[in-house]
Amino acid sequence: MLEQRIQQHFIDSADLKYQAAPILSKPIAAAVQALLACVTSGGKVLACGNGGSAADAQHFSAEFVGRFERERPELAAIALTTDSSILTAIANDYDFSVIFSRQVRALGQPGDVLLAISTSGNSANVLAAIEAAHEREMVVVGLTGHGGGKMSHALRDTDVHICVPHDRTARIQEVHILALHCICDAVDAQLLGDQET
Ligand SMILES: O=C(CO)[C@@H](O)[C@H](O)[C@H](O)[C@H](O)COP(=O)(O)O
Ligand SMILES: [Zn+2]
Repeated sequence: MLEQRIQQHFIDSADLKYQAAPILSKPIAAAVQALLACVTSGGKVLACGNGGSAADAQHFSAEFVGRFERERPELAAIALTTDSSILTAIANDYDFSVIFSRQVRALGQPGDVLLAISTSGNSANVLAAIEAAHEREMVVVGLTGHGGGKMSHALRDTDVHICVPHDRTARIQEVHILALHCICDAVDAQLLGDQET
């Protein structure tokens, strides 16, 4: 019974990935182009999200600054989820809804990219970070699910929206991390050539 339940998770996750591949390949490719334009012109990525999406922001930043699967020069990325002094000071003195936006205003430059991750598309602090990124003339790559929520309306035509076609947070997160690995792989392939896997 328990094993059947576990196997159903694998089946549901695989089903969603098959279904999402033709839908998400285009926005994922657009995200790769936005990120390449950013890092090849001296820009940086600022990444944010809550809970599991905070972990995704950190996971992605680690693969940009460190490496993914191949040796390549360092790429600039900062997860806005990691400095407990900054996060507690801003949440304590202002509000939790501005923990990312103040960091974006402090660090963001025109041409940088904000990686904004929210499965619901409704997290106030992520939405505020998008507004701040637009003020700083940054491009936003948004990862959502649940139809995109409020983030659908916050993004501009020049931004990229990777919206997983599902309503279950865990499933959406499983596709988000796949999408982020696709981006890392494609960035490496564009920078180094695609002869290796
Ligand atoms: O990882 C999970 C659920 O799988 C949770 O930690 C989840 O990320 C948190 O509830 C977040 O606060 C949800 O925020 P969001 O994805 O709607 O922006
Ligand atoms: Zn989780």
